[in-house]
Amino acid sequence: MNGGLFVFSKKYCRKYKLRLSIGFLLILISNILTLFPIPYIGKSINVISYIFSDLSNFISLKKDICIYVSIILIVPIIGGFVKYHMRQCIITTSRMIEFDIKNEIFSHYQKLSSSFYKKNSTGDLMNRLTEDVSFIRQCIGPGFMYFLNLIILFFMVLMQMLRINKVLTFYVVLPIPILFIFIYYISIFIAKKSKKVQKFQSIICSFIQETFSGIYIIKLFVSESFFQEKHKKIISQYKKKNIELAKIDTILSSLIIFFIGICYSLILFFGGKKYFEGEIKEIGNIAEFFTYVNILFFPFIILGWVISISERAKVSLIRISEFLKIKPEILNTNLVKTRIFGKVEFKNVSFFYCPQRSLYNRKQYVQNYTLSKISFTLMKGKTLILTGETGSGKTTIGRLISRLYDPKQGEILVDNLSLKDHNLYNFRKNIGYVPQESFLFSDSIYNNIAIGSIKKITPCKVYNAARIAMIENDILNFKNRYETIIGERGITLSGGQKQRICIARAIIKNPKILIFDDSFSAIDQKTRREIIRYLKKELKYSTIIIITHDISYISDFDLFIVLKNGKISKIENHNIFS
Ligand SMILES: Nc1ncnc2c1ncn2[C@@H]1O[C@H](COP(=O)(O)OP(=O)(O)OP(=O)(O)O)[C@@H](O)[C@H]1O
Repeated sequence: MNGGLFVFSKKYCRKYKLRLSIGFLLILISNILTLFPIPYIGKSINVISYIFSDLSNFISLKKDICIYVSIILIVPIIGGFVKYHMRQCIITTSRMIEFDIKNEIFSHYQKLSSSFYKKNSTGDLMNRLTEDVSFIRQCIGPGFMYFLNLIILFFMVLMQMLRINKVLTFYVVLPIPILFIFIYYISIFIAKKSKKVQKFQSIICSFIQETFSGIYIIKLFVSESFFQEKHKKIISQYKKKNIELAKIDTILSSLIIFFIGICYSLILFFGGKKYFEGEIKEIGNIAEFFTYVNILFFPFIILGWVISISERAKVSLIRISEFLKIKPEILNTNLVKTRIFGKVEFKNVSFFYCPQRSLYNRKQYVQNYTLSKISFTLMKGKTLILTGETGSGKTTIGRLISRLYDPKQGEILVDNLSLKDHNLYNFRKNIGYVPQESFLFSDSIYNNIAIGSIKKITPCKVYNAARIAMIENDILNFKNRYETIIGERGITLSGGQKQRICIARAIIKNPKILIFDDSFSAIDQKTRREIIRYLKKELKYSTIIIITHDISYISDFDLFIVLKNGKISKIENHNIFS
């Protein structure tokens, strides 16, 4: 068992200390019950040997043999019952700890910034949350239980063996330190191999997730065989790494069996010698020795698994900690919630995404500014049209206003207060964002519209938002109306329907700042005009930012900005102070 894992699991174990303490007490009781009948096996053999040597003793020894046999039969039944509860207690607790760890990681993932998700694949995130947590659970649950069981059992067995014959005990336990040295070196190999296997699991997860998200493209471009080949290649590498790991696991188990075999031979040789020399008086003692080593057989075999799982858990812990250590880039520094009115001001704002490797020198990183010295003021309740050629930085401005990223230079002010000084969660609650790519969850239409505020929002508000976004008629035409499930195993919506549900989702909160990032591209011209007209009427106090390539459907706006290569190439103010 490793120290890092112990430190990591301490806070979780503390929460379930009562359950774990009961579990450990049950380990102790179950081991006492396991060892209790063994002296009676020895005694029974001795009695049988007396009977064979002198049949006249049969009647007097019959009672003894009945008592011994009853103990040998009944105590293991009670022991089995205790073992069942011991496993229940510890393994169920490990499931509870797994639940807590998963929740903590999930909550941490949600706090991390957008750049984190650009750097790490979804498959890798999933793998760390599922497989890696599962290895940690197996280690701190069954792994620790078997390990502790072996230690307690070993010392109890040692005491019993010493009671019978000290010299024979010394010979029998002699191979065990050598076995531990072997185990130590093999576990180093297991750790190395485990790391490779777990890395491959993440790669496979990412590959599968990406492949099936893009299944339409694969089908349209008839690329099935290409992806099949790619899958085969990754899987065969994974198989190779797994077989290498399995080989080491097998070597470890075989080694343990071999050492137990040596223990048997030592009992036979030295025990037999001592019996014939008269040092060990009764043959039953030799039988007892065999039974003790036999009892250690299964825990020692399991030790191989414990070491393997502990090494895997060590790797998993490193992988999980790597992510848990990452601090969110966007921090909430203000706990006070202020009322948002919606005035947005950019003061010399410059921004770049993560620095990229230079094309000429791979070791060098270059910072290409996505936005450079952007300045404008958009008064509360006014409308901004943001246009410009592809890649000019329009979406980036939307992301900066929503505080998905912070500017590298300059400042963004909302209601004359730096955006960084606003309460992050309160501010985001006042933002309605319709992204370029409509993203809907595999849930009902109702929940997709009311997302994030399901408890606070009344059905009336959901229906009203759907009406303003002009999706109401489409929804009412579905068989299950607002309860229609979207996506997996549910209905698949058209691009325009998805965009309008996303619009309904953004306006339901009655946000003070509304950002539409190319959100009308799949909607016909007439409907676009209607939605904008409704929006202006229903959300007349909200600041609206429309990012678009096509301005033909918007006639009424206050500020017009054209971007080119991350700079403002044209800006027009229409009655901004009115
Ligand atoms: N997450 C990101 N990481 C790194 N670079 C990015 C990221 N998002 C956008 N970029 C880069 O920033 C630049 C501006 O992108 P942005 O999406 O803001 O442009 P846009 O004007 O909205 O484009 P379009 O009209 O095509 O939507 C582009 O060169 C793009 O490659």
